[in-house]
Amino acid sequence: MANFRDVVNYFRPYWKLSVFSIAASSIYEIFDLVVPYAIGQILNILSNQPIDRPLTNLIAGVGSTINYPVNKTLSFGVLLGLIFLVTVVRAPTQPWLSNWFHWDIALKARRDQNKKAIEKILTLPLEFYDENNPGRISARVAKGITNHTWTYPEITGQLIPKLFRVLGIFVFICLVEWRIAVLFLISFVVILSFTLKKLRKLIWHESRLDKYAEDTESRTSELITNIKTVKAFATESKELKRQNSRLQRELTVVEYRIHKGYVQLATWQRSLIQFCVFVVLGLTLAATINGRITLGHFVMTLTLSSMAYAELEPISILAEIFARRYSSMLRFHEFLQEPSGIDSVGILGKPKSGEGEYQFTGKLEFSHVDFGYEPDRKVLHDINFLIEPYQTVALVGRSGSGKSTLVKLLFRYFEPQTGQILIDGEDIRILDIGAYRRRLAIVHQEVDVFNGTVLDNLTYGKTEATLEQVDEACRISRLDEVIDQLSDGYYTVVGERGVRLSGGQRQRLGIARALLVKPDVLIFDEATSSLDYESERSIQLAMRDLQGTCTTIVIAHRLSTVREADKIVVLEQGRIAEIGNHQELLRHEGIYQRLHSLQETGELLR
Ligand SMILES: Nc1ncnc2c1ncn2[C@@H]1O[C@H](COP(=O)(O)OP(=O)(O)OP(=O)(O)O)[C@@H](O)[C@H]1O
Repeated sequence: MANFRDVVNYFRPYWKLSVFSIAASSIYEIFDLVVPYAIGQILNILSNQPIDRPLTNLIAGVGSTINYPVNKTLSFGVLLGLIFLVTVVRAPTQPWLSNWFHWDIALKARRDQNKKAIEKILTLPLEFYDENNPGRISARVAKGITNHTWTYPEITGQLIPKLFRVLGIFVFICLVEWRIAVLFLISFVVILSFTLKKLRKLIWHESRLDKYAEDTESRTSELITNIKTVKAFATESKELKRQNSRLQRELTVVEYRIHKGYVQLATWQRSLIQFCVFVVLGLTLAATINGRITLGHFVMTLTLSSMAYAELEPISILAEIFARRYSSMLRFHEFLQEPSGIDSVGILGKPKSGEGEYQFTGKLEFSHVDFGYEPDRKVLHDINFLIEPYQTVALVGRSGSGKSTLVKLLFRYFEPQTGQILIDGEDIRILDIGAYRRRLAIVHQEVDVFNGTVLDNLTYGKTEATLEQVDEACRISRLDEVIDQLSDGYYTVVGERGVRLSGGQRQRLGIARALLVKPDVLIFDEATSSLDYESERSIQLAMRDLQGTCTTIVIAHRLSTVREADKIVVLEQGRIAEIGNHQELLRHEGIYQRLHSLQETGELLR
């Protein structure tokens, strides 16, 4: 669980600068108090009353330094000089010594934390993305970082210095009449703690609101992603109604719990403040009439205490703003505290050219592998099979039999609960994960296309590829025919802001992209499913070309794709049911033979 300490630690790398800028801002706030104090003393001189001893000493010191007699003129001169110093002279330095640094720290921390968030996004385990959609994640990160960025200058540049100002006022009043000072302090603490108590409850409602808002944003983002399904099923009005009721729920919390709470708080606060100002006025007047304080001190005390009470409102507004943002800040830290995937160690390391990179023959062995996404529900049971270097092995079986899970284990997205996976005789768990994964390549059924040119997408895994290598990969994957038809060839922009590629075209792009990295193990996960028969046939021919250059694993429902494989592994409910080549399995007259005859008669496997 994230807490206040995490919010403070967000700015920790800049703590020295932070202490300096808070101190500078606080000193400037205290400088402001010199003005009413000096005016009070001027009033005393004008009404022939004594001035304070420290000031008398200061005036005498100045007189002897400049060799000038101590009189009213010198006293006015010193007091005006003081006022000039703390107002006119300080004015040009204040924005730099305080404001600049607050924003400097906030913006640098924003950069650092954005980097941390991106690192987290890159290293979170895949199951996190199964449970949280992109809208929810990006809203949480963006809101959390924005709120930290705005809050920092407000707290360090305003709230804390204002509290110091109040402390300074207390000291000044204490020097004049301690009884008034004590009353002032008690009333101040009472109002402030009352405010904080109320705010605590409001923070709870704010966090509820944040969760509701996340749900709404997450659904909106899903609607954008799945808009085709929404339109096809004509569920627009149903979706609108559902979102409307979510928005109504948010409004109820924000209006009747949060906003009303803040208005009630302001009502109480204002009444208490006015009452306290009135009491201080009465007490100060009584002290002046009784001759305990001078006229100058009367004016100064009233001015200072009004200044302090006037600060209560901005202080509580700042505290209120902080409260409104606090829960989203905590939710950002909770996101950062999500455990990274087992694969996170070393994954962000920069690939060094050649050094530390692997080269495998591609011999793979699954040895007694058991695995379940949940501890008590196994989806793979005692998987044992060997793939010799450069062999083509097909994984077939009904939907949900565990084919993709096997591949996820091979990529180390997850780890087997028992057993091991070996490559060239070495347990893949002891290998450097980044270097290991760079020797594998996979073509998924849904190929991701990044916003950029075709060439950017092709060379995603190997940016240094030569044009000849790119040409070769496109020729094998039959992407060259597609590129010939594009207006700017390799330089055509595709993806979000460019040309849309069809499913089959994307698959060819995915195949070319995988071929370019010249992997030791190449995996096709339903990679030809979007292709027409002719294209599929040409890819099969391409696969045949690849035979003998790398180990290939093919997951396919269409058995026509796998009949040429050296070995076919048939999975049934997470267990290996049969292993053999096409002819052997047909002769065996088991599951494969049954699936085969279903497809021969035109029925699909699923
Ligand atoms: N992230 C996950 N969390 C929990 N269970 C999962 C997850 N992914 C898959 N499963 C379960 O694991 C089992 C095997 O799924 P897997 O995706 O490996 O099957 P498959 O043979 O590749 O299926 P298909 O041919 O439909 O792609 C299924 O019962 C599925 O519900």
